[in-house]
Amino acid sequence: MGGDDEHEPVNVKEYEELAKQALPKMYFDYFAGGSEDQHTLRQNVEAFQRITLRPRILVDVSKIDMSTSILGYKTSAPIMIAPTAMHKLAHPQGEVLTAKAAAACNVIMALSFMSTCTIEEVASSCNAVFFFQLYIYKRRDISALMVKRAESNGYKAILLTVDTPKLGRREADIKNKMIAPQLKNFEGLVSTKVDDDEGSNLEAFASRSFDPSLSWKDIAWLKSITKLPILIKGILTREDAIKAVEVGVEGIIVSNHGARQLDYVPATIEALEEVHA
Ligand SMILES: Cc1cc2nc3c(=O)[nH]c(=O)nc-3n(C[C@H](O)[C@H](O)[C@H](O)COP(=O)(O)O)c2cc1C
Ligand SMILES: CCCCC(=O)C(=O)O
Repeated sequence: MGGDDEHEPVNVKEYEELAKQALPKMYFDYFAGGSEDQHTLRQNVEAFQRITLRPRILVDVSKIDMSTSILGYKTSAPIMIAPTAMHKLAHPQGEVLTAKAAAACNVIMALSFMSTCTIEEVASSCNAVFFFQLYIYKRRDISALMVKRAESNGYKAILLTVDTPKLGRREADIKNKMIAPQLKNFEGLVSTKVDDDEGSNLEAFASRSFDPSLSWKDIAWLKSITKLPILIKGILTREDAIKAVEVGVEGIIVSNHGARQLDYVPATIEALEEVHA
């Protein structure tokens, strides 16, 4: 922004505009985009616009306390930083900087399995409470090793993401030939770099590595390798919420993955109404 327009951003939309100016198109599109027709991406916003507030008046609001706890860990507000991949594509300090922001605001941060800073770097960067998001690779030993590393570095829970048997078809990434950088967590274990001239390299990496056979029976396997509480991330129906209770996990995260996976699923806030009913 220049000239008379120069001001600090005051809302998320304005930050997004600045990010668009600052980032290479390939990375901005990766962060901002949804899958296929981006129908659900629009719905995620529009569904909130249908919900209005019913304010009650003449209530003493001189002291406001929004704090609560998640799995027994205190948070200043019922807000958690969702796991998002590859923060160094947006800022050189990557997830370590996000972690410091979480600590400053006293909220919990979930670190993505696909982070650009390592599990250890993030854990030692500050005193925030961390959860660890898990993807299951065909090479189960690698996923199991990441769980161990999270556990021994003081992460408090595992978020198992279940909506990504394959990566959503993200048309911007296909056009931009989105590159998957080498991720430090996996150095010496698996190459996250794909040298392919066709389409999204990230999608090619995911289809080579992610295990599409993951199913309910594997929850028992995950439980057998960790003592940490498990949250299943990516539930969109009442039926699956009930199943999650039946297999005995500590919690669920109702989510459509920011509309980046299956398109034409309900907005997350609508799915929440179904699951909670
Ligand atoms: C750029 C980006 C990267 C993401 N990477 C991951 C990831 O690595 N693992 C994951 O489980 N979810 C990932 N997500 C999904 C988010 O965790 C979250 O589900 C999404 O932003 C929508 O928020 P909601 O689930 O609260 O509706 C990513 C989302 C975005 C926008
Ligand atoms: C293969 C990277 C997956 C990261 C992710 O979950 C996302 O971009 O939504």
